Amino acid sequence: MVTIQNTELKEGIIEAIEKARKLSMPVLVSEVQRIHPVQPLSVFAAGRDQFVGERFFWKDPSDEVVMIGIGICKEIQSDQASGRFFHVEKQWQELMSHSIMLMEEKPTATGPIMLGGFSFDPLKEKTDLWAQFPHSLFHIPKYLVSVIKGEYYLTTNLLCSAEDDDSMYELAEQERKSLFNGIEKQELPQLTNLSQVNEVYPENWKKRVSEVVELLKAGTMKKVVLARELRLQFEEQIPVEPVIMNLLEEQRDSFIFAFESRGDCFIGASPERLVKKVKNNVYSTCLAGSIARGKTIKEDELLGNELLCDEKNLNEHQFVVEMIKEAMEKVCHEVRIPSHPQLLKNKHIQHLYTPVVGIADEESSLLQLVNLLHPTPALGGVPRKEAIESIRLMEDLDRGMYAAPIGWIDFEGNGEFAVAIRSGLLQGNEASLFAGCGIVKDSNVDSEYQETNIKFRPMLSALRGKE
Ligand SMILES: C=C(O[C@H]1C=CC=C(C(=O)O)[C@@H]1O)C(=O)O
Ligand SMILES: [Mg+2]
Repeated sequence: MVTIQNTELKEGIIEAIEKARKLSMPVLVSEVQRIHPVQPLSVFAAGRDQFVGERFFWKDPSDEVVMIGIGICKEIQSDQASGRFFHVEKQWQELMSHSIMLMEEKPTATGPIMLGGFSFDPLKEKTDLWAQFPHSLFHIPKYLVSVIKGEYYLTTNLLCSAEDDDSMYELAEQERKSLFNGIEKQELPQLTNLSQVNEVYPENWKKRVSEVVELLKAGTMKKVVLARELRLQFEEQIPVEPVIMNLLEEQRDSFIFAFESRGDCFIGASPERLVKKVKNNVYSTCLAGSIARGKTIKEDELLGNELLCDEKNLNEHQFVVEMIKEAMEKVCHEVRIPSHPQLLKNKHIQHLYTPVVGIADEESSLLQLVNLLHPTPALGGVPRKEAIESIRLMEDLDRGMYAAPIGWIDFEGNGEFAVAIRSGLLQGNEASLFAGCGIVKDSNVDSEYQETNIKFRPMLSALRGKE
C-alpha cells in the first residue's frame, strides 16, 4: 500500500503564498517523501481518469531512473525557433530561483523536475500531425513518482500565487489520496486491434534517397539522414499503458518514454542517449551504422562482425564520432572516446556504438550541451546546416519530436536527454511511426529502405502489428 505521510506541505504552501505576494509572481513549492514500492506502470495507469493527456513516463536503459509524472503543475512551452534551448533554460532557472523545497534528502530525479523535449527542426513548417506539441514543451508534473536505484519517492509540486489560500493543501491531499487509492488493483486496459498499416509515400522516399546519394557523390555534403512514416489504423482508441508495457518487456536496453500532450501521446524505445549530466560528468553516445539481428547465435555474430568491418557503416558512424567530439570539447576540459566502435544489440537491430565521457567546465549547462549536440549526424547530417536544410526541403515528413531531444532536468541542472527515435505518435484510433537512416555516398536505396523497415519493428511489435 502506498502511504502518504503528513508532512510540512501545509506550512510550505502558506510560506509560498506569502512569498508569491511579496514577489508578485507565482512560487513553486515542492515536497518529496519516500514511499513504499509501487509498480511504475500502475502509477501511470492510476492517472488515467483524472489526468489523461498530462502524463509522462521515463525509464533509462540501466533502470537507474524511472519517473512517472502525473498532472501538470506548470508548463514551459514555446514555438520560438531562435535560442529555444536558452529560452527554456531561462524560464526554468527563474522558476527554480524562488521555489521552496521540502525534502530531507536530495536524490537526483526527485523534487522539482521538468520533463519534456524539443522538436527536431523549429524552422520546419508544422503540420496538423504535431498540432498538440509546441516546438519546445516541458511539464513540471503535479505528482512525480521516482524510482531511483530501487528507492521510491513521491514528489508533490504546487504553484502558489498571491490569490491562493491554504485550502490548496486539502485539495492536493484529496487528489493524491484518490490517485494512490487502490493503485495495486489497477487493471491495465487491453490493446486494441490493428486494422491497417500504410506506408507513407515509400516510392517518393526511395527517390529522395537516390537524389541525396547523387548530391553526396557530387561532394556538396557528406551525410544526410532521411526519415519516413508508417500510418496505422486501429479498431478503437489506442490505450498508452499496454504499449508502454510491451516496450518495457521487449526493449530492455532502451530509454522508454511516453509524453502525453492534449490528447496525443509521443512514445518510443530509443537506444540512443544524446547527453546525460551528473554534476560535471557528461555522457553522450555515438550510435550510427546498423544491421539486422541473426536468427541464431552464429548468424547474429556473423552479422555483428560484418557490421564492425563494413566500410560504409564505419564511415556513417565516424561522422557522428567526429561531430560529438568537437561539440563536447567546446564545453568540457576532458573528453574520452574509444578509438573503435563496439556493437550495441537491441531486440530487432544491432548498431555501431561509441560511448563518450567528458568532464564539463564549471559554467556549462545540460541545455547548452543539448544545443551543441542536437542534431548529431546520426539524425541530421554533415555539414550540419546544409543537411538540416536538405531534410527540411526534401522530406515529406513533419518529424515533430521524432529524432529530437526528449528527457528531464532537475533543480540542480542534472538530467538526461535521449534522442527520440524508434518512436511513434498515438492519436486516438491512429498512430504514426517514424524511422530514418544515415545516407552516405555509398548508400544503396533498397538496403536503406530495408533498414527503415527494421527500425519500425520495435514500435510495430509493441503495438502488436506484424514485426
Ligand atoms: C534515424 C534513426 O536511427 C539512427 C540511429 C542509429 C542508426 C542509424 C543508422 O544506421 O542509419 C541512424 O543514424 C532511426 O532509428 O530512425
Ligand atoms: Mg544506417
